[in-house]
Amino acid sequence: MPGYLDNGSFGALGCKLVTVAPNNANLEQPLPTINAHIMLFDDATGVLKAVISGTEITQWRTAAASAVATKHLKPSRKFEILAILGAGAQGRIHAIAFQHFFKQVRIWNRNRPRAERLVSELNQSSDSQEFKSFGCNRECVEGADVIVTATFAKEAIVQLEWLKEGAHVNGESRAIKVQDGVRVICAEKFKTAFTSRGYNSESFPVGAGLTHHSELSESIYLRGEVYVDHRTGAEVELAGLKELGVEFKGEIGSLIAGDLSPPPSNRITVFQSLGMAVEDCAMARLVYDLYKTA
Ligand SMILES: NC(=O)C1=CN([C@@H]2O[C@H](COP(=O)(O)OP(=O)(O)OC[C@H]3O[C@@H](n4cnc5c(N)ncnc54)[C@H](O)[C@@H]3O)[C@@H](O)[C@H]2O)C=CC1
Ligand SMILES: O=C(O)C1=NCCCC1
Repeated sequence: MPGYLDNGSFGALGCKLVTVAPNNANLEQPLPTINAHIMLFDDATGVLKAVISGTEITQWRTAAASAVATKHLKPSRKFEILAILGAGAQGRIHAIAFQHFFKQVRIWNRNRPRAERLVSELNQSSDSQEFKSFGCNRECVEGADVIVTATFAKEAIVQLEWLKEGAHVNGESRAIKVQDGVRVICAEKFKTAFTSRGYNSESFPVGAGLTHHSELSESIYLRGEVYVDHRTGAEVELAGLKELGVEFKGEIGSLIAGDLSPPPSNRITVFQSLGMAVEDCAMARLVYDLYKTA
C-alpha cells in the first residue's frame, strides 16, 4: 500500500507491506492475523528513513478512522451503548479507542470465550466503563447507538431490523463481490481485483454465479446513508455494492472539510472502511518524529 501526503507543513511518503493469515489465531502461540511493515521515505528526497512495524499502526489508525467517521456523521448525538462484533485485534483496539464516549461497551464473538477474555482484560483496566460479553449477535446489536463490525464473516452478522433509529455502523471488513468457487488464497484486495476482471487460473478456480459477501445485510447498505474513506477505491473494491444499487454519499474527508453536511441524526449511517495507505504514512511519520525526539 503506497501512500503520500503533503499539506505544506507535514509530509509523509511511505509504503506498507501487509499480509493477512486468518489461521494465525489458532496457532499454539497465536500471532496477529494481520501483520505489516511500513517503509518510510523522506518525502522531499525519497531516501529511506525507517522501516517501522505496521501491525499496531494498522490497528490504531483503523480505529481512529472509525472514531473520526462516527464523530462527523453523528455530531449531535449522545452515545450510551457501543456494540463491537469481533474480539480480535480490531475489536480490541476499537473498544479501547471508543470506550470513553460510551457507558457500556458490548462485545460479541462467534467463539464466546474469546469475547469473555477481552471483556475481562478491559474491565480490569477501566474504572468507569462497563464491558460486557454477548453470546448472541442480535442481542449485542439491539439498542446500540454505534456498532463496529470487525470479523472475517462472509454472511451478514447484522440485520437492518436490529438497528435502532439513528444508529451508526462502522464496517471494517470489505463488502466484496466474488464468484462462487473462488479459493481464498490471498488478500481480499487481490482476490477482488482478480475476480472482478474475470481472471481464472488454477489458483483461482472460478465457478458460476456471483455472491455478495459482507458483514452487514444488503438492506442496511440500501436503507442507510453509506460513506466511505476513499471513493475511487470504493468504486472498485465495493463494486458488489454498487451493483446492488447502493449509493456512496461521500467521503468522510469531505465532511471533515465542510464540503458535505452530515445526514439528519435520525438516519442510519454506515462508514464502510477500506483502509487508506495515507493513514499509515501519516502515523509512520508521527512515530518516526517521536522516536527522533525521544
Ligand atoms: N478497514 C480497514 O482499514 C481494516 C480492516 N480490517 C478488517 O478487520 C477485520 C478484523 O481484522 P482483525 O481484528 O485484525 O482480525 P482478527 O483475526 O484479529 O480478528 C477477527 C475476529 O473475527 C472472528 N471471525 C473470524 N471469522 C469469522 C466468521 N466467519 N464469522 C464471525 N466471526 C469471525 C474471529 O473469531 C476474531 O475474533 C477483518 O475483516 C480485516 O480485513 C483490518 C485492518 C484494517
Ligand atoms: O487497510 C489495511 O491495512 C488492511 N485492510 C484490509 C485487511 C488488510 C489490511
